[in-house]
Amino acid sequence: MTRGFYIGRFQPFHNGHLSMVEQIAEDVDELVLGIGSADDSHTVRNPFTAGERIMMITKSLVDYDLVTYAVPIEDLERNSVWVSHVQSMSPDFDIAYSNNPLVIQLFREADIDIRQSPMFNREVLEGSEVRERMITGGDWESLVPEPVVDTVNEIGGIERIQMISDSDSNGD
Ligand SMILES: Nc1ncnc2c1ncn2[C@@H]1O[C@H](COP(=O)(O)OP(=O)(O)OP(=O)(O)O)[C@@H](O)[C@H]1O
Ligand SMILES: NC(=O)c1ccc[n+]([C@@H]2O[C@H](COP(=O)(O)O)[C@@H](O)[C@H]2O)c1
Repeated sequence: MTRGFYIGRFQPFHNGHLSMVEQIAEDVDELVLGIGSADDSHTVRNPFTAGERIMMITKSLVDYDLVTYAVPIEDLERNSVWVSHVQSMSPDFDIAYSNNPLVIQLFREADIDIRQSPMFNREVLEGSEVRERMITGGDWESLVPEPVVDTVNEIGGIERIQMISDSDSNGD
């Protein structure tokens, strides 16, 4: 039995993340999704709470033949102990997955098997692009799994991100 660990902020969980999970699923029987920056929410870069991101991910993966666990991981001031912090919060895992250079470096230094994936349609499948479309009224729905649309609508996510963006630009 092989268990993987995939860390991301998932603000929101989009189709690029889903493609990465589909690719990881070829290697592992179980997958832990680490909800990074779990303590951050209600900002333009991190609009959604850890709980809201768990809803998006759990509902998006419900039909997949893969055991998944979503685990919130708060940020730390010290990068040097971050991998130990991750291990203290997560079920044990054999392989970590990320395309983030700092994350890759920290796992490598801890002698953990860390793997990257190709970037899927990165011109549009990027969290910042999805959030920008949410703010400007563009088509963000086509970039995310259907359950993410449902979750964002359920929590009033578009009103929230537009309000945060407005108050940022007014210097509030
Ligand atoms: N389109 C994609 N294809 C493959 N991997 C992706 C894609 N988008 C993000 N990832 C990877 O998923 C992990 C989590 O990404 P993250 O939650 O930061 O999303 P992001 O799209 O890079 O968002 P943001 O623009 O908010 O930084 C990172 O390792 C990132 O490189
Ligand atoms: N010192 C730390 O707290 C530390 C170090 C490396 C990565 N992280 C987190 O890991 C996550 C990585 O995800 P992304 O690839 O989506 O950026 C982010 O939430 C990031 O803040 C935290």
